[in-house]
Order: sequence, then structure tokens, then C-alpha cells
Amino acid sequence: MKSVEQHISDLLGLVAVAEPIELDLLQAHGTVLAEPVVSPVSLPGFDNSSMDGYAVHAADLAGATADAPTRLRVVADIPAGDADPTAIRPGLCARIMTGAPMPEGADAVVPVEWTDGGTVEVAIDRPAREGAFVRRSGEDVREGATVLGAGVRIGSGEMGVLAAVGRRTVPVRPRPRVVVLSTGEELVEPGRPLGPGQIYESNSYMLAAAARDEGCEVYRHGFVGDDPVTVWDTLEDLLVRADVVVTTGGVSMGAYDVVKEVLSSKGTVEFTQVAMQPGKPQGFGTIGPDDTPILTLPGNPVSAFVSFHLFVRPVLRRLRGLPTTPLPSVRARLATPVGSPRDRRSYLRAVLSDPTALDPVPSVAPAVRQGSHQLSALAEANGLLVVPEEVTELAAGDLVEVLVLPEH
Ligand SMILES: Nc1nc2c(c(=O)[nH]1)N[C@H]1C(S)=C(S)[C@@H](COP(=O)(O)OP(=O)(O)OC[C@H]3O[C@@H](n4cnc5c(N)ncnc54)[C@H](O)[C@@H]3O)O[C@H]1N2
Ligand code: MOO
Ligand SMILES: [Mg+2]
Repeated sequence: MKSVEQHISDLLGLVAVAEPIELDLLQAHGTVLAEPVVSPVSLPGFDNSSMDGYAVHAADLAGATADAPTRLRVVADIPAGDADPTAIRPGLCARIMTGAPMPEGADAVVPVEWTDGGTVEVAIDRPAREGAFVRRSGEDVREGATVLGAGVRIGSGEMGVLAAVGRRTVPVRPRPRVVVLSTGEELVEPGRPLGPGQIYESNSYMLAAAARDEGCEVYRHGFVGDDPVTVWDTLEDLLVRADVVVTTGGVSMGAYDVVKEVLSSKGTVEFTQVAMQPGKPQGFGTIGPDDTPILTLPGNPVSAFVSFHLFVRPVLRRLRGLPTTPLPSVRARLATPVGSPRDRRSYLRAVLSDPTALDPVPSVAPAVRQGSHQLSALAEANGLLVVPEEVTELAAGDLVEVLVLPEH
């Protein structure tokens, strides 16, 4: 059997980082910058007030006290957005608002709380330090400075920075278009009546959500039955929408394991067994005229879920221009004993007490139901407890490795 690491490395060989496109700022949310962004402006763009108050000459207030406030004539009113504020000569001041440009001459701002709030003349009850409450041009970002590097994912913080430096569009890696297709004669669309021997189709919904969480555009085709011609025709039709195809089901040893049957005969998809539990039967390769990458995941829902986080995620991240590092892992103390098959690495669904707490060591509780068909533990699991290949038993209190699942 193949190792998990070898399989990931084989999969990454199928894909390269996508060519950049220019996207409108808001559309670029969750995508990755293809080039560094250089600011064409300084931030702040001009000296401005950080308080609602009075723009003054600090030297005028040297003797100001609560008992003997200094009185200054107010000669201007400067709101934010004022294009040409009146210059202020010594002995005079201007009312000024937060974000308004500092008038020429003034070198400090006194917050309104330290004054009587006068609009013709103002009494100020304490001295001001030169530069007090003045936000200096360029103190945050200098014109020409690189504000974000290539490879940065655009989240809300980055979005704010990009807009603040005036970007309307940005060069990013396009969201990978992922086509999700389930196979199985027994499957029924949720919402329809179930017949004998039938089950609701859940894998394509789960994988569509997971791929969306990974910043992809998803086309969920739903499912097809176990008919080879239908499976191939459907896949061919879907290729036009796909940068990656993900299928589930039909890859094991069964007489009707149709994905394996159909794709093996094309010779471009390899079926293999990975030394893990769940997720042992896997297939990968390319199909169609453009050699579109395809990952064929096992049909058991838990196997498909684990396969997504271990195998599909790095492929999507490579396309997106992100590092393909595995899920982050933490050491945790095992709450209850677990068993695991020899020679296969187990990934048990588990609840980690606090994935960010390093000290004290977080505790990890493996779900009670660990069967590949037992979906119920997936919803609350925030970690995958790793039991190494050579280990068959772990006791409560043992220190174990847990992969931290992204919010899902
Ligand atoms: N003789 C052997 N049998 C099996 C082996 C093996 O090594 N020898 N491996 C087992 C393992 S491990 C897995 S995992 C599964 C993989 O099965 P397939 O990928 O072929 O998937 P199916 O046979 O189509 O379905 C398996 C199981 O999952 C349910 N399923 C499938 N698709 C969906 C879906 N979209 N939504 C919900 N549930 C789904 C399906 O009803 C089956 O119960 O093979 C084992 N067998
Ligand atoms: O290896 Mo299968 O993927 O047990 O469930
Ligand atoms: Mg099967």
C-alpha cells in the first residue's frame, strides 16, 4: 500500500498554479494575490487631526492651566474633506474635526474635551505638545511601498488595505472551478421519497461545501447511477466547467464499482490503495482533451470527508497559489483509549478541547462512532486524531497528534 505522503506528492504532480486574472476588488475576496501590490499613495495622504478639537500653535498654550485657561480666537472651521483649510497664524486657532487636514501654521490639536467648546473664542485648560493628535502623512504607508506581497490571501484585512490604497481591481489566481460528481445506483436526492435499499445522496453536498470553504467555485452535478456509459458521458460533458473533477464512489473492489471500471480503461487514471483508514481506495489522474485533473474518492461518506481534507485540499491550494502544507497539527492528550488497524494510519474524527491552547496541553476526545459510513460524528469534529501505521492501541492519557480541521 502507498503512503499518504506519496499519494499527496503524486496528486500535486497533476496541477500547477493557475494563471493570474484581474478581478474587481470585492470579487477577489478569498483569492490569492498573483503580484505584490505597491501603494500609489501615502497613508495618511496628508497631515490630519486624530481628534475633534482645535488646531493650534502649541507654543501659544505654554501657560495654560485649569485655573487660568488660555483664550484663542477661532478663525476657521475645518471639517473632514476641507480642500483648502485657512492657514492659522500664531495666537489664533481653528475648530477641526477628526480626519480633517491640518491647516498651515498649526502644529498640534487640542481635543474638545480640554476646552470650553467655544466657536468664536475658545478657552483651553492645558498645554499642548507639538505634534499632539496630528496623524502624519505617510506614517502608516509610504507612497511606493509594497503593502501586500504575492501569495497573500485576500481576507477582510487585506481587502481594507487594498481599498485604502485605491485599488479597484487586483491580479489574483482565479478560484479553481471544481466539479463534484457522486456515483451510486442507490442514491436519492434529498427531499425525495426513499425507496427500499436507497439512501440520500450526501457526499456531493459535503464536498461542494468543503471546496467552497477552500475558496473554490463549485459545480455540484449531483449523482449518476452505476452505468459506465452514463458515467463517462456525464464526466465528458462536465469537463468544460472544471479545473478539477472530484468524484465519489465506485473505486473499490465491487462488481459495480463503475468509476474504477470506466476510468481504468482510459489509461490516464490510476487506482491505488493508500495505507490509511478511512480512505484506502483512491484514484487520480487526468481526463479529457485538456488533461483535466480528476480525483476519485471512495464512496463511504467519512472516507470522502477525510480524503477531501488530506488529498483534495492540497491540490486546490496549489491551484490557488497557496502553500500546500498539510493541515496544522497539535499535540493533545487522549481522553479515551482507541484502537487502530496495523499498517494503516488512522484518522479518527475527534473533538479537540481548544486547538489554540498550547499550555496546558489540550485534550482530545475521539468520536464514539468511527465507521466509514457513520456520518454523525463529522458535524462536531474539529480534529482528526492520527494513529500511526505501527500503532494498534492508544491509552487514555497518551500524547497524540491531532490535525486541526478548518472551520467546516
Ligand atoms: N471487498 C472489499 N470491499 C471493500 C473494500 C475492500 O478493500 N475490499 N474497501 C472498502 C472501503 S475501505 C471503502 S472506503 C469502500 C469504498 O467504496 P467505493 O468507493 O467503491 O464506493 P461505493 O461502493 O459506491 O459506496 C460505498 C458506500 O458509500 C455509500 N455512498 C456512496 N456514495 C455515496 C453518496 N454520494 N452519498 C452517501 N453515501 C454514499 C454507499 O451507499 C456505500 O455504502 O469500499 C469498501 N468495500
Ligand atoms: O478505507 Mo475505507 O475508506 O474504510 O472507509
Ligand atoms: Mg464499492
